[in-house]
Amino acid sequence: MRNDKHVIYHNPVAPGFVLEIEACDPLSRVVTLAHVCHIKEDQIADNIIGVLFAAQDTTASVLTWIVKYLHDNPKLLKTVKAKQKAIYQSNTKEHCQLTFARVPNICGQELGASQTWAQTREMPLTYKVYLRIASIISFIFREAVADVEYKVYLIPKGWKVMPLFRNIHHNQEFFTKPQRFDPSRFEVAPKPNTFMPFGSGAHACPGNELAKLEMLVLIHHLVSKFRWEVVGSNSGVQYGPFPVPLRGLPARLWKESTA
Ligand code: HEM
Repeated sequence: MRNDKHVIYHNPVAPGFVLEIEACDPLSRVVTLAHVCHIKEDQIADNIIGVLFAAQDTTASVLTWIVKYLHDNPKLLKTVKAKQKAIYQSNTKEHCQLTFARVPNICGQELGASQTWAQTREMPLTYKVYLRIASIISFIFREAVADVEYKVYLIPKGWKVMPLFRNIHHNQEFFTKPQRFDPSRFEVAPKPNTFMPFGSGAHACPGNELAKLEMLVLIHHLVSKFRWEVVGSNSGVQYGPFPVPLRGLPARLWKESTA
């Protein structure tokens, strides 16, 4: 849709995402890009929405489930909290000693030192559990580039194939009692190709590591500094298109002492 000044773009796959870009402003980088690269405005809008949709909404949806499941499983929350608080306190202390060695009074205040790379690698948070149970991206498309025989089936060249990750992740042949929230099941690595929250092959998610890092950093700060209570928790799920708890996850947060 276009008016004098703007192109308003609705993405049919993500109806919640509406993007408005300036159409004729010579200073607008977006339009300049379009002129240089001969990309149409709707292609630019599609790319921007694609990244917002692929990167932001996916990660936010998984985080919503993490917050819900941690809240609903106090024993797990306690373990995660203890570990993360220890990391937080040791970092704050170390940061304090290194940075403010000559100003002792400043130590003890919240300095919010960041985690180290090594710490993010060893963080025990079993994000796999949430990625399996939520299966944020339920399916993808692939096209057969040649005739493929699979068991008794022939998939002719050019046909589209739609692997259903949600069904694979919730198949009791691969995950006993698939609906059960059970972090311990990942103590043993899942069979190959039974756990693909980030897809597989040449088009597997390029944001995989970034998404995990973002989630780990957020959870680290959330559990180290806050406690929270979900208001009006329910077990329903809504799809928009990614699954999130029905009617969202309203929660109250309290800042905790980090001492
Ligand atoms: C928890 C968060 C995320 C999940 C669960 C997720 C999941 C996925 C899945 C299942 C695919 C399809 C892979 C395939 O076709 O085999 C995909 C593709 C993609 N993801 Fe992610 N993703 C997440 C976060 C991100 C982030 C943070 C970014 C970018 C910063 C990103 C960028 C992309 C892009 C560009 C593609 C398309 C790749 C292609 O078609 O070649 N994703 N993602």
